[in-house]
Amino acid sequence: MMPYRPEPFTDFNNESEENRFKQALVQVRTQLGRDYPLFIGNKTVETKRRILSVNPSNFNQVIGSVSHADAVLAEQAIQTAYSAFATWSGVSLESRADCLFRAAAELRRRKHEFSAWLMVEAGKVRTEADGETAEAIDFMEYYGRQMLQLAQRGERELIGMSGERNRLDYLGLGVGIIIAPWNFPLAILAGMTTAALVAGNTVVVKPSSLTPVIAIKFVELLRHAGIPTEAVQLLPGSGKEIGQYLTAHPLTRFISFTGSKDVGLHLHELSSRQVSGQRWLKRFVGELGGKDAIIVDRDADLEQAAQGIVASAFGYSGQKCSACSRAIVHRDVYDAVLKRCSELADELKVGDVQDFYCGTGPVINQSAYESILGYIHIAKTEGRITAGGSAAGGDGWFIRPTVVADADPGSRIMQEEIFGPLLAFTKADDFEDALRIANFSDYGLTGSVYTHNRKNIERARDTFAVGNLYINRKCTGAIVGVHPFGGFNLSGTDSKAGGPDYLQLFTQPKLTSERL
Ligand SMILES: NC(=O)c1ccc[n+]([C@@H]2O[C@H](COP(=O)([O-])OP(=O)(O)OC[C@H]3O[C@@H](n4cnc5c(N)ncnc54)[C@H](O)[C@@H]3O)[C@@H](O)[C@H]2O)c1
Ligand SMILES: N[C@@H](CCC=O)C(=O)O
Repeated sequence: MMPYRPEPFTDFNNESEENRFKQALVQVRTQLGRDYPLFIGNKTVETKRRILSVNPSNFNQVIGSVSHADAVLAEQAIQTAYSAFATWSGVSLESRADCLFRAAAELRRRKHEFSAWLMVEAGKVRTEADGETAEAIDFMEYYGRQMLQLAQRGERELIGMSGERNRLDYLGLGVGIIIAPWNFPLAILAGMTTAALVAGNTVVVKPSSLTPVIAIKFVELLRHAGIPTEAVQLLPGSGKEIGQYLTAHPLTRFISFTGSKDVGLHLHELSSRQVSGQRWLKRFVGELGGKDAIIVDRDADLEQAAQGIVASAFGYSGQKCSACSRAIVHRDVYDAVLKRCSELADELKVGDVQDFYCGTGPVINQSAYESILGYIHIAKTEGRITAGGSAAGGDGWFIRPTVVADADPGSRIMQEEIFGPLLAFTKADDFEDALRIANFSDYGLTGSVYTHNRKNIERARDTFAVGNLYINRKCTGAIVGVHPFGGFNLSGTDSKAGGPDYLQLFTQPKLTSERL
């Protein structure tokens, strides 16, 4: 087998690639507004209650109408997954890994189609959508290989003892509940789901109600790739209603959650309570929010730093857990970096992502739009707006990339996760002061440092409290297998998705010692 290599991004300067992408987008447009069922075992279920998925670039356009699960269907799904565990966990891990490789190959063939769905349902510009589709392929190629390696490791790493044969097998746990966010509705959902499956677990997947169509497309693809229908159930529905029901269920063995801090903390607590009929400690793997900072030192390459800050702050309109929302700049270069970032933010064209020249798209829905505009209002009292500062008009949830100068490190815009295109600047007296401000946060997901000072790089490596630290580059865009991803503190359990230790979270190692 070829060693794992990350999927290359599409070169849209290549005319035939560009044309293939356009055809896929036209094709996807012809499918908008359809009805979709949910999946429980080999049944597809249509419900009266519907989730309407709407295009954030055009709130008059329905992407799909999706069946809405309730507690009765959630019970059926978990019972189905529980019954299927014995069979699926007994399938050889080579065959399970093969299912992931087949799914990756199919996704590679259909990558433009999936990216087009991401554009219309999640509001991603083409390059962001293409990057996400590549990441979903990567997760499957990587976890498939990781599972094969984990199996070998069980025997290789034990100390030999004469007269005995010892082996360690990494076994699946049981039924996993996969609760996914809307902002990487393909890659994160694919990564969490396939990691659990390849490790021998069966799953109930609850996608975000804002992006259910892409989840349906992905689960269909998994099933075509050979994952048995009973091993993966898909239950779109309310988080409060069915997400909680599934988390609290006695047959649930683990919860793999990616989403906000508040919901994550709640599910963490719920999963730690034993309920009647429960015979194990539930595992909770939770990747939560961020309030990520970029530090610019006095001797940094200022143009490189400004480009990195703006890309990290406004890529996907700041709707990444890794997005830079705090720029902490040495006082000697503060004015220059602030000015350049404000210019770059103003240059970004905001609009419908189906216009390939648009720099950034909408925010996800009305509630996010109102919340972010509320923060912009607060920003006007907590700092000084130097770019953006308002909605951008149109029939989508468009907000202008907004830069706020002179924010206090303890202010709301410097402490709370806004999850939108709002970047706050604060001045640091020196590098130590910058690190102190950066660490003054409940979160600890990503961070960057722009500096040419070796001592300061080492100091940041020792003391910047983040799971993913980047030097002289942006703080978004982790690549599977290259930059294992996960945060410290209230950013989560630091599970390091796309890293060599991730699959162990979904297995239990069993030692067998045989006297010869
Ligand atoms: N650390 C990471 O790797 C990472 C990656 C992506 C997103 N995020 C974070 O996710 C958040 C954005 O995503 P979101 O808005 O979908 O988050 P969210 O917490 O609102 O929702 C996440 C999922 O949980 C479900 N849910 C909501 N309330 C629930 C409840 N009471 N019980 C059970 N399930 C419930 C939702 O339906 C959704 O499927 C941001 O905070 C972002 O930083 C983190
Ligand atoms: N892994 C992604 C962020 C995922 C969260 O939203 C990145 O590295 O930018």
